[in-house]
Amino acid sequence: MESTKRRRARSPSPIYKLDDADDSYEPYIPVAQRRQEKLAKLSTLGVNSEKNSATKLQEDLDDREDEQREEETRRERARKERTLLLEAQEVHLKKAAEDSKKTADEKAQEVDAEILEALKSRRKLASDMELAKGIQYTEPLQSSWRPPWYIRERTPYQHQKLRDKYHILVEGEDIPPPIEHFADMKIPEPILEYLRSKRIVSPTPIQLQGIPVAFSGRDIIGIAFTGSGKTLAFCLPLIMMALEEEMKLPLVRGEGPVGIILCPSRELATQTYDNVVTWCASLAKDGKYPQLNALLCIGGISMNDQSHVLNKGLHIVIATPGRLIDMLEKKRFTFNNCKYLCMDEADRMIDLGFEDDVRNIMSFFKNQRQTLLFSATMPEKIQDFAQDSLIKPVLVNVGRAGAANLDVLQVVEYVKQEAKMVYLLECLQKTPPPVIIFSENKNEVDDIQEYLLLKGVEAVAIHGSKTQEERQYAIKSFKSGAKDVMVASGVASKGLDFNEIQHVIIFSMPKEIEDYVHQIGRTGRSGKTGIATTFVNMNTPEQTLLDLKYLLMEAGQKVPPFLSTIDDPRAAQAQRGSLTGCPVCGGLGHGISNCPKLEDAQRRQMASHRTADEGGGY
Ligand SMILES: Nc1ncnc2c1ncn2[C@@H]1O[C@H](COP(=O)(O)OP(=O)(O)OP(=O)(O)O)[C@@H](O)[C@H]1O
Repeated sequence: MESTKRRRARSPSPIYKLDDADDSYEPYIPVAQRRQEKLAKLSTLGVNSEKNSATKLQEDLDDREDEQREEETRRERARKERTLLLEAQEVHLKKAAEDSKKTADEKAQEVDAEILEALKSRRKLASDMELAKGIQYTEPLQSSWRPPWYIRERTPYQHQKLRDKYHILVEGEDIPPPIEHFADMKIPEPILEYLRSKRIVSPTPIQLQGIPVAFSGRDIIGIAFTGSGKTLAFCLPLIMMALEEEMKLPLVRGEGPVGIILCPSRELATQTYDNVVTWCASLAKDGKYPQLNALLCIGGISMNDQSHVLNKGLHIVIATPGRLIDMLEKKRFTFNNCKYLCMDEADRMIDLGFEDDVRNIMSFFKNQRQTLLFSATMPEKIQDFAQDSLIKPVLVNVGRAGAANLDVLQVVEYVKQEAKMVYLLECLQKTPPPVIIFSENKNEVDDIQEYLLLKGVEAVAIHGSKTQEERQYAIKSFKSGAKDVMVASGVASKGLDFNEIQHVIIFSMPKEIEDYVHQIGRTGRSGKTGIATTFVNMNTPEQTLLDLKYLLMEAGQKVPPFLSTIDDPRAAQAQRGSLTGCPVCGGLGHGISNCPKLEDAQRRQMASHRTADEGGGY
């Protein structure tokens, strides 16, 4: 009798094919099929359906043997499946164990890196025309300026030693040397004389490295504390460039500007314009150098008042984006010969919805330009974006971008919402005037001013809903000392340089820590010290409080107990000393995944999409 095994091996199977490489393979034939085959065989041999008992017994044994084999095969398969399942479970458990070994920080860092990667898809900061035509400049703009020979002869080590002395960090190729004295920068004597008269005798760290970089024609990202003299660092190179042009071939009506300075607010543009006009006037004072003409181009003022400037060759324009675009579109002047573009508070300019305006402005340039970006706060995301958009840029960084000015004594106090107004009066006694009070809310700014006026305090108020005249009046009377206190919204927080502010009171803590850094930076300027008192309470978001806590720690300031005791997911990272600022806002108390600024930006973006979808927007 043939064994079942051999019978099976010979049986042709319609389903399985023997694999040549595996002789031991036995195709499986179901019992029912085999029984059918056996019956068919018997019938061909003439055996009728009435089988004899011996044959039947043998068949039963065969069937039982088959069933047993089938059962074994089933068990084997189940065993294999179980093994695979166990293996999968093991892999899963191993991964979970590895994950659990990762600290919360490491997991958060992974999430942050993913979000940052997604954000990197931003378009370059170049004009649409340049992007469309694929124009890509590869070499910096040529400049005729050279450092004096005795500085050029110094070794890279000597340059670095000087940078280290002033805590200047630099990045980039062929970085021009730092220069410790204004006189060695080849600045015309009348300007130096004027600076000396204002007690500006030696350059601050950002000037010491930033001016040589800018004089060399290089694109620059300049980051330094509030009140550290960035304005001079980016205005002087433009004045020198304009002077060179004018001395080569004087500009006539309809020609120019040589360069522009863009500012995020009208007040800041006005202040920068005033500085430029003063420096240009000092240059031309004794007739040795020509007069350079500057134009203030901001909303809310009549440009006709400056028609005398437009009727001459125009050297320098200081502008806010909206009015500048308007003037360019009306062809009141062109950028045909413009080769210098500076953005003050650049991170804010790129960040706060000005990005498209900036691109638009860039599209008016006809030739290569030198681009300069300056700010006290410049989160990593903006730095990366800017680095990609400039030509061989040099990054000059004095202190961590977004760090508070160390000359400001920061006091943070817990004040209940309803007690703020009364406590404000008490707070005003801390120092003599002038004092600035910041609030995030325009109505609150008005309320505070009204309250102070009732209490006999000479206060002015400034916010975005005031008319241009009201804004100018507030700034002028506060600057001149006629008013002791200025109550302001964010408008006045960036870049404005008032004389020796004694005390900044932050009545409502801004959500974004960068705004706080700019606000407290209105005091403690140009080497003087000042106080900043900030009111916080249960309405202040926890992330903001954590940002504040780390900013205080970084600046070596006292951290009040209510800040120390907040639940802090970044405590371990901070203890290891590996805490880095959020790439979006620079805050040290949170990562990108819970960044309030990113949340706000996304909310704004969604709102604008909604408006566009609904056919609105204008
Ligand atoms: N080298 C210097 N020595 C002394 N004072 C200086 C020097 N350079 C500038 N200053 C003065 O320091 C003050 C602050 O300068 P500036 O407004 O340029 O600061 P900033 O860095 O732009 O600040 P912010 O980030 O707040 O805009 C000004 O009053 C300016 O005249």
